[in-house]
Amino acid sequence: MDNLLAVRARGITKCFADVVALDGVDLDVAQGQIHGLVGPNGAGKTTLLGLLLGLAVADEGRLDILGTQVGRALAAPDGVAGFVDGPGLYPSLSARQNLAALAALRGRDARTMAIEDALDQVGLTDVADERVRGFSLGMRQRLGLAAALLTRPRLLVLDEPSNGLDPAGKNHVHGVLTRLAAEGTAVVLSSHRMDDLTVLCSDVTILATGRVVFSGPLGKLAAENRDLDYRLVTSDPPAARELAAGTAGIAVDDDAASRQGAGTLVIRARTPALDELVVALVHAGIAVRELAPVVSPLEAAFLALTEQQEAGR
Ligand SMILES: Nc1ncnc2c1ncn2[C@@H]1O[C@H](COP(=O)(O)OP(=O)(O)OP(=O)(O)O)[C@@H](O)[C@H]1O
Repeated sequence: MDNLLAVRARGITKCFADVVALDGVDLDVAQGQIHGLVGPNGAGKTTLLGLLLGLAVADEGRLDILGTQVGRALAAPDGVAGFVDGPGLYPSLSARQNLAALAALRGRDARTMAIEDALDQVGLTDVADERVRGFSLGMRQRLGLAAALLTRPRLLVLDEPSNGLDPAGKNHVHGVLTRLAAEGTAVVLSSHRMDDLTVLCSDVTILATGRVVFSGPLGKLAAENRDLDYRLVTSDPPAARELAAGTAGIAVDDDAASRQGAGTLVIRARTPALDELVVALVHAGIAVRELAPVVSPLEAAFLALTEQQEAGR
């Protein structure tokens, strides 16, 4: 239902001189959803995020944010927070002072509790009194997220939030986004990291040359996807190879297997044939120790769909 949508975009087009950055883009993001935006360099991700943040307006199409149609004026819609191209921060101020200054700029008192909580959520409490000038990219990203948290957004828009994050920083950011979504905030983020998107997002939109080539639940992407390559490790590789080669709908790729190391098979299959093989292996007394896609379903679909789009340009 549309009234539950944090973002509803229809036919959005945005050009920069003769470059068509977005070409008839539709996008639905439900409240409480973490929605990933992926696409090759120059696909239009940042341009789309900029429109959601009110940093630019579309040339054509209709954009509704949190139930309100976006007009022609450049302004961040109410309830929306986030950043593209890195957060705007004051380098000569500390992290804590940055948050206090941003809160004051927005006409809010620097509520100490909220600032301390935001710093804690992104894991910057220990460096809160250090100047931002000395912060790494990952620390700046986390401080930008803390600044967004202060506004209690109902739609959070982030461009490449995983950039520069170490594993601990990534855990903090993932934790914050997951909590926000559980509380009903919609999150739209772009990333080139398929593993992050697979863990974080329920839905993804794949853009290629300004057009949507897929939009929907991640599970649908996997199901819609054609054959996938899987790594298969068993207790008896020669017997498993023979069984796999004899199963309808399964192709054994010995060249790819030789790159995976001794004892590993690489097979290409769809889910039903794979299920059949696993049952047959177990019946034959062969233990399945590992069975996983060589690349994630998201990455496989990304490559296939964006290559198709680029080829058809
Ligand atoms: N301000 C601008 N002026 C001119 N061209 C622009 C501008 N902003 C974006 N473009 C162009 O629009 C297209 C889409 O760019 P955009 O930055 O949205 O892509 P992206 O998917 O975010 O790419 P990346 O993954 O490299 O960040 C590109 O061809 C880009 O060169």
